[in-house]
Amino acid sequence: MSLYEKGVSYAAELDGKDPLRMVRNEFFINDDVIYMDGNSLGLFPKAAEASLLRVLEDYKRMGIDCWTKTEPQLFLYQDYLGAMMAGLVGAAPEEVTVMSNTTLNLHSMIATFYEPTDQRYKILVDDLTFPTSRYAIESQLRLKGLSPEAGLKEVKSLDGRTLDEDFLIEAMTEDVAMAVFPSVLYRSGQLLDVARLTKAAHERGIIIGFDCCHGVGAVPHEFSKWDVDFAVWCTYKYLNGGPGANAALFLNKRHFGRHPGLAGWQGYVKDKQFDLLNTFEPLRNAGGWQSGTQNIFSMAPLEGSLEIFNRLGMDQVREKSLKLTDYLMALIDDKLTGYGFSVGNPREPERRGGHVALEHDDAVRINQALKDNGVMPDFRAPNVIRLAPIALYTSFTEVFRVVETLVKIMEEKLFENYSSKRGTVA
Ligand SMILES: Cc1ncc(COP(=O)(O)O)c(C=O)c1O
Ligand SMILES: Nc1ccccc1C(=O)C[C@H](N)C(=O)O
Repeated sequence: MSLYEKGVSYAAELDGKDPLRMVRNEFFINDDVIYMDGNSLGLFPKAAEASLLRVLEDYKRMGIDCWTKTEPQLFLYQDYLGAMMAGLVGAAPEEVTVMSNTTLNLHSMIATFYEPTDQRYKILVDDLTFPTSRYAIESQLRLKGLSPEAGLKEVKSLDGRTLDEDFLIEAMTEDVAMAVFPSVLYRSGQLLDVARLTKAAHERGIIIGFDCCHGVGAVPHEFSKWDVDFAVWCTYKYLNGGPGANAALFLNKRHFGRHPGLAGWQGYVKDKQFDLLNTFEPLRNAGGWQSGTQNIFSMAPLEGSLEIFNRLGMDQVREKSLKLTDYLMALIDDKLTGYGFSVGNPREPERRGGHVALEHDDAVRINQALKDNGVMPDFRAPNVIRLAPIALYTSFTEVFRVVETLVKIMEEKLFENYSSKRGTVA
């Protein structure tokens, strides 16, 4: 009997054996929708609502005293939350801070580390990275008087899906000052060998940083062990901080003595900050890279959300995530290839992140049909439906139902009722 033929009862058996099955109850879940888009915007934990409301209540009661008389103090909240997140990314508590958004944090890192000389002035990127990195890098090059043509070095993917670490390393030539790569690619879900890339970059005198938006909360990272110079990531995807939740920054402690490239008064040594001197004295930790007053209500949900991650540990989360995506890929192989679908992400556990990249020539229309048939995926051009079963709240039964829905859409040709033009937010 094929896996698909084993049906929903087999999926229910897998759910029965799942040690994380009860964690789903800790989330706000609409039972009419199978949510497969937690890699774009995660669902909200009840504990995240509670921490947000607690902070709001504190402010309502205390006014300005909320900065210093709450527990934890809101004045230091960004670094408190950074420390809470450190275990998820294998960093020391003082190496992580929560601030602004991923794109701005990348700007801050480039402004800190990019010191072009006549010999070394290129920034190395790949052509599959989420394009905001590219926009940030190009604008930073311009600020230094370089055109993107002169300052950007791009490694092209050979298959349009994945990157070959050998080619990325080959491109680390003597004119490269800095390299920025993703840990997990947003479209194909490929997980890069961050440790290997970092070692190769350092052997060649190159500063290297990673955009880990699609990795953190799905895959364990070991920033200290791998010795990456910096990393940035958002907290609204797998970390479930809510829409627009503040992003995070990892800065290797080797660099604490450096001058922050985008300095501001919130990065000041805390007990002297209110001396309000004209000379800047940054904190010697990631918090030194803070700029202005942080968006407290946009980070408060993270406190509750991170409690869940810290209770479970990333290894357990990753183990379940791999089982969910294994099951999904096996069902696709079993039942969907005959309808023209294929799996676009790498298969090996050490080379894939938290989502499955389901490819089809009619992906836009099938994606629309899924949304109207109780499944929430997303579409990424040209032909990818991203399906992200989330370890904390997706069941194996839901994964089975997604494949069953795809079968129905193809059998009944339901996708033919839709236009092949994608929506504004795909
Ligand atoms: C890999 C990656 N980097 C950066 C971003 C953008 O982050 P932000 O909007 O926080 O700047 C996203 C998604 O929005 C992303 O997937
Ligand atoms: N911030 C958003 C706001 C609106 C819609 C999507 C996003 C995403 O984050 C997309 C995500 N970065 C992606 O991997 O495609």
